[in-house]
Amino acid sequence: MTDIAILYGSVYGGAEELAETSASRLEDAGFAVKLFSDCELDDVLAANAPNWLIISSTTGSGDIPQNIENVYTGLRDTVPNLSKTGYAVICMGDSSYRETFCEAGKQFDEAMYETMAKRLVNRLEIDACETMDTAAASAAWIGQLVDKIKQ
Ligand SMILES: Cc1cc2nc3c(=O)[nH]c(=O)nc-3n(C[C@H](O)[C@H](O)[C@H](O)COP(=O)(O)O)c2cc1C
Repeated sequence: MTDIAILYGSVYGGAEELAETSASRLEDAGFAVKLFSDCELDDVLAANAPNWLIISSTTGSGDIPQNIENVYTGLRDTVPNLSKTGYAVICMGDSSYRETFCEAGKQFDEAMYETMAKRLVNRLEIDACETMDTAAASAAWIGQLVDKIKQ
């Protein structure tokens, strides 16, 4: 039984590292966690996790990283009914990209919202221009997520 599916999209490893750090924190809080990347939407659905945490960087000009692209495309193409699923999104980006800042995470947030999944906490946007310490930048937010899932 998986409590939280963590899906990550990463090009240079930053989002992957944050996914692993977040997994440890969530496990410490008592949750069973499973990490997903380089997979299909069906692989995530098969885990039947009641909560999804999506952590994605943005690449190209507002593009989704390749290792999470199939999940994103699956969501957009099939729009599964996830009304019993809670979700939260961490976007990693760089504000010097201005109009495509954190676009991949924003697109995921929108795609999940369209599946009728319940947003557990508002999207967190981490700007590489401001900090490289993503664990510190997300610590309070992860705390809110833990509280919300435990409610
Ligand atoms: C080639 C390239 C393109 C990028 N494009 C964007 C972008 O369009 N929007 C954005 O917010 N950040 C963009 N970024 C910044 C990354 O999303 C950011 O540095 C992130 O922390 C990288 O995470 P990763 O190590 O998991 O790939 C880009 C970075 C690179 C190297």
